[in-house]
Amino acid sequence: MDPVAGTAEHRGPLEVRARAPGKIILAGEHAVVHGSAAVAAAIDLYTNSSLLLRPTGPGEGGGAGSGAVELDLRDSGLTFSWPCSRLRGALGEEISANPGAPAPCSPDQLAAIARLLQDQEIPEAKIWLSAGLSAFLFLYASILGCRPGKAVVSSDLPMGAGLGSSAAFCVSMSGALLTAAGAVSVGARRGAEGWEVLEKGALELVNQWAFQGEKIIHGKPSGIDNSVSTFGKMIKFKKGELTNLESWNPVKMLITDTRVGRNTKALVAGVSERASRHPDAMASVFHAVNSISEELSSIVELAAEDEIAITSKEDKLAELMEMNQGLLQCMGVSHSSIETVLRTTLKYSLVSKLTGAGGGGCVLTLIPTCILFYISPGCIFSFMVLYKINTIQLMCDFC
Ligand SMILES: Nc1ncnc2c1ncn2[C@@H]1O[C@H](COP(=O)(O)OP(=O)(O)O)[C@@H](O)[C@H]1O
Ligand SMILES: C[C@@](O)(CCOP(=O)(O)O)CC(=O)O
Ligand SMILES: [Mg+2]
Repeated sequence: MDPVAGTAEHRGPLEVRARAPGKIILAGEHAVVHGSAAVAAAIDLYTNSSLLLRPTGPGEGGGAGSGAVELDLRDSGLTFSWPCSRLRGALGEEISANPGAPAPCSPDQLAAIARLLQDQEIPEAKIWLSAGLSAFLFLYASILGCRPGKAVVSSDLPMGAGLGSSAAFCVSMSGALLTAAGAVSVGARRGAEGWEVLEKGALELVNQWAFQGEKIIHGKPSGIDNSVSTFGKMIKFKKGELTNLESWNPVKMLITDTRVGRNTKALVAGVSERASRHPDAMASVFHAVNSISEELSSIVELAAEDEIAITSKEDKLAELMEMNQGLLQCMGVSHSSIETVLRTTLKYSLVSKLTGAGGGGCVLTLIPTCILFYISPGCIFSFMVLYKINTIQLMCDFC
């Protein structure tokens, strides 16, 4: 079966599933928003978006004006539904489907989307989902228009913890929507477990749409999260430019989730405000982070062949991570829960730094290869070996 050929013309039900990975940032978060280099790697935790499109043909009961756009957020246990006629009324003038031309969400479009969210009962305790819902409605209407369909989302990633759940959500959803719209086709490359991998041009389009979604959630994203979620691997990212990094030796990272919730948009805005209050000092901080990311990216690529070389490489990585953490403290994005993890791991001579936006969320600890490491089942730590290649992947079924 060619899973994509004919999707635009297809008149029966169509199901597309896409999954996109989260990420860790080894160096350069926040500074990357201000033009410094950063280093990130995709991890083996995914967000899955599945999309079921109802028939659109005349006589099949699913014209563009009837039915609804539904969203089922499995992890939150919440479902949302917008009648297509309501979407058309609210967005018809504002958004028309143009999957091949990614464009930002305008203030008028965002206001129309906010009115659509008012129709829904979002529990106060989960109000932070509004940003994700807005990104969903924008991507759906911009890529597929106001036609009926049902999206189901589930994720391995904790939300708002620094592992890029917002980007994985936007990437997997853009991939599913673009495939359903017939705007991208999967390549000949087969990924793991039967998943199909998109061609380079298709990945570029997914990435551009996901970036537009990330803007709704992050405010001012650098683009590193959606890029690493789309293209996978380990990357250096600077001012929108992406360089693949080849890691010859496995780099082992422990990820500790402090379980302190926070919001990337607010933290990114806080750093920008500090930068406008102290432009010279913060420019020096961003410059220092840039040097750290550049050095870290070249060390990652060194092929260490014996134990001495591996230890020396790991010592340098640890020192750079420690320096980066100090500069993140200067930016005002550390947190007492993060400091507790730093102190705790330091007792075992292990170096840690926050990853992602900080303010809580996850902390990375470099685990030297000489250390035997055991994590008991059910504990709050995850352990990653960074040499897996995870990218957005797709599956399509014609029912
Ligand atoms: N699976 C999901 N379903 C709905 N919204 C999501 C999902 N994953 C992420 N989001 C949105 O992204 C926000 C978290 O993004 P952010 O603050 O950038 O943290 P991070 O990207 O580190 O997880 C959530 O509050 C929500 O609005
Ligand atoms: C702080 C930042 O550098 C990374 C944010 O990552 P996350 O949303 O916390 O997973 C922001 C960005 O680059 O867009
Ligand atoms: Mg995010």
